[in-house]
Amino acid sequence: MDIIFLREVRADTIIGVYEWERKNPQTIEIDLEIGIPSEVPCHSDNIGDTIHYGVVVERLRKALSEQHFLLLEALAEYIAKVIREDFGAPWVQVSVTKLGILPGVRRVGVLIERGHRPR
Ligand SMILES: Nc1nc2c(c(=O)[nH]1)N=C([C@H](O)[C@@H](O)CO)CN2
Repeated sequence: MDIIFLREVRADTIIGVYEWERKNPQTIEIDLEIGIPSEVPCHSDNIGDTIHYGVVVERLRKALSEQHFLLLEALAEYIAKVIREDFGAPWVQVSVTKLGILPGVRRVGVLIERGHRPR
């Protein structure tokens, strides 16, 4: 299976279990690996045959400005659902990272995989 990847996509969203985290959006980083449904775009050279990664970023930034979660796990699950259901990806890996939220820890986050990854 061919994969589109996006690294260190920054997005602003309200996320966290503590009251102080629920007052203002924080910037998170998202890494994505998105399975492409077919090899057609490699031969057709046509953007209409693949998943437009710019559209993915726009869609996620808009959604995360409107949808708020307590846990990174729930946020990652939501992103995976959008990528699979709205963009038709058979498989996705989603990593969501908070930056500098814990003293002495640069990055904390969650990594999930959803769907089937054909060989
Ligand atoms: N497994 C998780 N642990 C924690 C989360 C989370 O989303 N998943 N979140 C928090 C707080 O919101 C944290 O960001 C502030 O310290 C704590 N643990």
